[in-house]
Amino acid sequence: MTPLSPAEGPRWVAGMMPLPGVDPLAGAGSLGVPSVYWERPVAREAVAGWGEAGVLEAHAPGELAAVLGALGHDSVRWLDAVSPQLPGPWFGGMRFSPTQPVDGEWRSHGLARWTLPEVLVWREGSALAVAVFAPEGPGAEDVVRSRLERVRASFPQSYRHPVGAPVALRTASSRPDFEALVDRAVEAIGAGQLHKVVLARALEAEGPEPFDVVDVLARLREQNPRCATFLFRAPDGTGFLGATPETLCRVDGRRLETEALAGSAAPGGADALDASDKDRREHEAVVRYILQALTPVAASVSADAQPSVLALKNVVHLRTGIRAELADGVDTAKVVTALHPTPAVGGTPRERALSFLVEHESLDRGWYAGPVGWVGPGRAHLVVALRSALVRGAKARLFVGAGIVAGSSAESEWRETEMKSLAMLRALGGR
Ligand SMILES: C=C(O[C@@H]1C=C(C(=O)O)C=C[C@H]1O)C(=O)O
Repeated sequence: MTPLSPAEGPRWVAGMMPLPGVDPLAGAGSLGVPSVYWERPVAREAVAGWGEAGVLEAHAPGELAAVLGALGHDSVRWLDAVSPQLPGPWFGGMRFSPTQPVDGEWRSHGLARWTLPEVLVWREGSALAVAVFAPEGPGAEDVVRSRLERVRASFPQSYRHPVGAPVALRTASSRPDFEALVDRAVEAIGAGQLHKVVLARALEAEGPEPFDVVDVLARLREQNPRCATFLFRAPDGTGFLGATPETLCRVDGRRLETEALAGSAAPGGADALDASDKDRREHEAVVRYILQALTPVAASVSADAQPSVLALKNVVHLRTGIRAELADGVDTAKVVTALHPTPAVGGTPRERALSFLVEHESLDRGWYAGPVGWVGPGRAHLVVALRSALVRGAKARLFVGAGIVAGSSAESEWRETEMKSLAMLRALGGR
């Protein structure tokens, strides 16, 4: 881990200015594929970052909390008044499990990887703003000023729409393996070893030519306005991207928002979902866990009295909003340590469910279902990286999962994961 502490003083210099335009993704036209991207259309938040002025990585599980904590320090000297709407400025994420062996495909994303982009463009009111970051040192201010001017002079006005007809994707995933895994979990639950476990599978997809990551992002945000669309590219160009409906934590000073999202049905199945005993149990396990996990870190916690139905394009979920006032001295790192992994992606009892996954899932989840998003001084928004894929060239590995409780059937859990994969397959251009 690169040290980053308030005692060292600012490590980067930054400037910002307004930018004509409406869409940060349009910057791909002049600056290339962004290294990070984040958009929540319903909240009118959109931000794209290019280059890496700083990188913070964890190389051992014991460093994870310290890395997250360091991102909250004020390490930037601003030449201009900093916008309160600035997202980040650190963007990245971490693995679902820091201790499981890393599959080759995931190596370049690391255990946890956070970047401070060189150029950050975000939506500010009805226009855009740009910030440039440079390491502190002789000439740094000039570098910041001249780069700001260059970005402003070349930033495209136009909104980029994905082009091209849908293509045939070749896909592969083993249904018998997944169904056998579900049966094994139902057995373990029946034997009293577990209450709930969330099982995931990978789906390999291959296109006729390399995926255009900017097009994929444009489709994801268009199809999923209620979700957070994200991209985190590793130095070798491998992109982890998706559009997730689930927030792990949004922190603003001492205010925390989180949610329980568990229990799923096909679109149109909202009433049945609301009345389904199995889904209610699955959902309540998550609510109970979050309320308990927050007790040591919060001065007060409140939750919606009843779950509501969150309708997405290809799937509907039960959702309970949860809010808390954080206790003194509690930062984003402590919140993440308390919450992740929630039983929406792990299970209950937590340790037994996680051991079940290590023993039986036969999958490196990598950053799938891990916390990803942005962190800055006193503020953060981390989502649970669901409905996502690791994309490299013409190949994509998609990840989808489903919660198993007593009464789950292998066939319907398979169908649920198929539904959950649709958004990403369409975004990849599949027909
Ligand atoms: C595990 C996933 O989704 C999670 C599992 C859900 C469920 O089992 O009902 C619902 C929402 C998510 O918390 C996924 O999308 O891969």
